Order: sequence, then C-alpha cells, then structure tokens
Amino acid sequence: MKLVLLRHGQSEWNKLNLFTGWKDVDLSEKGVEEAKSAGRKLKEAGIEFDIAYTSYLKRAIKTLNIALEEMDSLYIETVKTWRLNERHYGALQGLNKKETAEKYGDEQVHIWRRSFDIAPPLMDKDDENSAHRDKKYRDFPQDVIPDGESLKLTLERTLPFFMDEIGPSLIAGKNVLVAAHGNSLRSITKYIENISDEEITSVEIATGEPIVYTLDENLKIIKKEIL
Ligand SMILES: CC(=O)Oc1ccccc1S(=O)(=O)Nc1cc2c(c(O)c1O)C(=O)c1ccccc1C2=O
Repeated sequence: MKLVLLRHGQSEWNKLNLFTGWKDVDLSEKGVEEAKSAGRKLKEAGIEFDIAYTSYLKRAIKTLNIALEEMDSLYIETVKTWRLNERHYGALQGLNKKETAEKYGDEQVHIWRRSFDIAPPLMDKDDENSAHRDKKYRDFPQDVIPDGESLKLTLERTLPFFMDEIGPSLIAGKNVLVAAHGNSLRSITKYIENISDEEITSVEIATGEPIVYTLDENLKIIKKEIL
C-alpha cells in the first residue's frame, strides 16, 4: 500500500520568513499553485487514495483539498488532528530573522537551530495568539495543548497519532495521503526510515513535492519516490 507525504505549499508568513508554528496563516498564491501541481502529479501517478489526514491549520487543509480536487477525489474520508500541526514556536511566532537575533542574540539562535530537545521561549497562555484561546482546540485538555515545543516534543505528540490511526489504515491495505507540515512530517519520516535523533534535525521535506512510499504489511519500505 502507498503512504504519500505532502508538505503544504508556501504560506503568507513563509514568504516573509517569519516563524509560523500554530499561527493559522493562509497559503500564498505560490502555495496554491504548489498544491495544484502536487495534485496533478499524484493524478498522473494514478494513485487512488482511500483516506487522507491533515492538521487543524488551514495551510495544510487547503493544500489537501486542492490536491484532492485535482485528483477528483474530494469524496474520500479526511481526518483532521492537532497532532499533525506544525511545531509550536512559542514566543518566536511572528518574528523574523532580524527580530529573533536582536531579541535573543545570535548565540542563542545558533543553539536553537541545531537543538533537538530545547524548546523556544513559551508563549503566554493569555497571549491573543495562544492556542488556549483558539476555538479549534477548545475541546482538548488544556494541559495537552502546547505553548512552545522542542523538535523532540513535536515528534512525541505526532508519532502516537501515526501509530494509532495512520499505521492501522496502512496495515488494513488503504492508500493514505498525509498533508501536513515540515516538523510533523519529520516525525513520520523518522519512524518509517528509522532515522536517529541527531540526523532528523537535518532532514528537510520540500514543499509541494509528494513523497510516495510503497510499504509492506510491516510498514517496511519497498520503494520511495519523490514526484
Ligand atoms: C532561513 C531563515 O531566515 O530562518 C529564520 C527565520 C526566522 C528567524 C530566524 C531565522 S534563521 O536564519 O536564524 N534560521 C533559523 C533559525 C531557527 C531555526 C531554524 O530552523 C532556522 O533555519 C529553528 O529551527 C529554531 C527552532 C527553535 C527555536 C529557534 C529556532 C531558530 O531561531
């Protein structure tokens, strides 16, 4: 069966090089085009999906819907989960490179860039952008919803969803499409390709380029191709 990973196209804040995290920004024009192009590639590859998974963030949801529309597959079951959200960048959300370096110093930024288990400064729970004040997450236990995540924490809250939901769908023989974000897709990639904690920080998943895994019943890779 097929597992296809698709990182959402460029967002309005990617264009400005701002830390985005859980900020629910829209796709840019370019991002919409990337999603259409990904959908066309998947259609040409002739993959028929049985189920799709995405995050609670519109840049991933719209990427999925645009791609499914290109494949004339908008009818398939789609599951949305916060566990596929991008890494939460805490108080860095909305900052650009200059502001980050000014506020925290180049040295600190340098440490953060390569860290696996260091979280950014946390966002205040009463910040207007806090997930605790966002209706999307109102039904979740408030101690589960993050205010800032290390890469390790992101991987640790995404992987259980893969184990409990996506894996069983694959083992049931379904073709699965996951439209999500750089760090949440790293979690799946890390598991499927058995990548170490050190190496995963340098794995970059390109936007809008479907990664197609053909897996056996033990979720072992038979073939991997990037469309
Ligand atoms: C390419 C680029 O301009 O990245 C930005 C964007 C916004 C702020 C800082 C930068 S940067 O040039 O310092 N590079 C840059 C900076 C950072 C990161 C990163 O992956 C990165 O590429 C992180 O993962 C990261 C993770 C957690 C806290 C801080 C950072 C961080 O400060």
